[in-house]
Amino acid sequence: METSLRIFREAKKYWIHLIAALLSLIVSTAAGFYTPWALRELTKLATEGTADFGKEALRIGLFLLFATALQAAGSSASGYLNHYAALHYVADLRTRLYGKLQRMSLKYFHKSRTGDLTGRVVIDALDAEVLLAHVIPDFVTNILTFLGVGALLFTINWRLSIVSLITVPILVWITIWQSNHVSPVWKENSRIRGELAGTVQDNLSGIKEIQIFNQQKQEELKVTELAKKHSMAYLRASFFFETTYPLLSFVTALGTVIVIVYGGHLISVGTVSIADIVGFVMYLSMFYGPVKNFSSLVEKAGEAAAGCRRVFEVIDEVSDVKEVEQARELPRVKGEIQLKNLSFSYNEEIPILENVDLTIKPGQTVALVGATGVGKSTIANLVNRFYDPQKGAVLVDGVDIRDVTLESLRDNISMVLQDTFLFHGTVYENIAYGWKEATREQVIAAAEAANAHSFIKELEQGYETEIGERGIRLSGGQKQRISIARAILRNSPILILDEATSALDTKTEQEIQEALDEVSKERTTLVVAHRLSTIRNADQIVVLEGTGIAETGTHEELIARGGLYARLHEASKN
Ligand SMILES: Nc1ncnc2c1ncn2[C@@H]1O[C@H](COP(=O)(O)OP(=O)(O)OP(=O)(O)O)[C@@H](O)[C@H]1O
Repeated sequence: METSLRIFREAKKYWIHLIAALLSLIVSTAAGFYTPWALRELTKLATEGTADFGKEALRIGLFLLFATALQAAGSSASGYLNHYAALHYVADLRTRLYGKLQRMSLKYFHKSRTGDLTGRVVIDALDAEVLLAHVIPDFVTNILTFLGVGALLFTINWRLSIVSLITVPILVWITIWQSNHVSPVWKENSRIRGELAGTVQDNLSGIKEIQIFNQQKQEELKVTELAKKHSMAYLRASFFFETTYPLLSFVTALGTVIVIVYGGHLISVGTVSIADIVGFVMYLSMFYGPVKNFSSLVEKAGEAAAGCRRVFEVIDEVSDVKEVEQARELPRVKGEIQLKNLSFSYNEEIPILENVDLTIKPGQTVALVGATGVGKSTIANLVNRFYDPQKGAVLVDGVDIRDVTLESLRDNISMVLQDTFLFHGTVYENIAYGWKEATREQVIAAAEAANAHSFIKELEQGYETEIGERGIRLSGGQKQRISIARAILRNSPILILDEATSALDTKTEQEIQEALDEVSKERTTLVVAHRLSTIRNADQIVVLEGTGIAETGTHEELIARGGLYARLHEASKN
């Protein structure tokens, strides 16, 4: 109920369609009430006799024709209008959900499964259509029928009406029992469906690893287990439906039996006419319909609401990296970066950085070095505000980055990651990804600076060559060069290179290093480095150890000091 109300509130843009659909539904349902009435009238004429039976029958027939046409027109109008509202709302919901996902912090994606999230956008969001275009209109029709036909039954014969109500409490009880049991089962069913989607998506992304390590059988077993689990959950939900629906039909039939027996008695004592009994029995099946349908509707509503709740769960999630209310725009910065008494951990147990202080002057190139897992990439991620520190702050040009909009902060930063992701599209589109308005000359110049132009030219269709979902047709080094070109083109005052040249051979690395050195001159550059050879010329080398900074200085200064850097440097020679 709560979910349906929320959907209804959120679908405000389509209220006109929904109200028009409701009116059409009322007309259509009311028009449907006429058929038993017509038969009752006809029986009355036949049993009581009339001077002009043919003429009367024609009048009833024409009326029935009109009512049936109205019923058909109303039903088709309401169906179309409800679907119009529902499908537009689903499109809005998917956009909102996707937009929300885009704003979530990396932490959220680390704890969620991509396949599960994809399932929520693609499959679960569609459940809003089921609720708006099917479940809610069906509820309305049933309530209208129950009340309208109930009133007609009382008009025909109040004694028979009271008798026919005997079975209603039993029907209601069965329905409530069923809905109480079925809702949690549908919830579980949706959860397992998400798990199945997540596993399949994960496996398809890692298909290469599965084949390398010959894990096909094990993975197939996992999927088989989940597929079975999903079928079982579905079966449990169906069980309630399959057992209760025939029971409901039986109790309904029981009501008709009682009316026929009691109605027969009333005819024999002359208190009711044959026409009334005919009309009454016909209306009675219409009257029990909504009570019987109620349980399957509750089931459908439960299933659809569970899907919608999974969508709302994400929409209502509060991102742990969020903008403050009055976030200001960060203009193009000079590029000073400060870490002020900064402490950070991914989880409470293991501190990664503690009370770190570091100042990077505009235009400087600063390299972060240290053992694997010490927190080099973490610093880069904190500057880009993928995470927020638990203590202290990151300042850019003296401004706490939590006080500015994420968009304006990231407009000032370009990042080249070790694990390059290229989007489905052409080489050109991938380079121009961060600056769509760039001219062709600018794109080519960036590619040249990244030492990518020469290999792009050799591709079958040059810059127009399509690259697969993950740039499958390019080598690691080629992908890396495209991502460097992309960052160069962005021309932002801060450049973060997170092991950007790691996928390249020594010769290409040298060539790109020269290009990067050139680009770095005009901007603040933060380099996360593994290979010490690439950062020799950095203005400042920051050596991390444990949860903090062990030493800082230029290459020469640190070698002269004979500390950790000097030892790492010595080790790298061997
Ligand atoms: N999303 C995460 N959740 C939990 N722990 C994480 C997460 N990302 C990194 N870590 C942990 O934080 C620590 C620092 O990781 P980080 O990637 O910053 O190290 P690094 O110095 O860049 O290492 P490398 O040189 O191997 O890339 C590591 O111990 C890592 O296991």
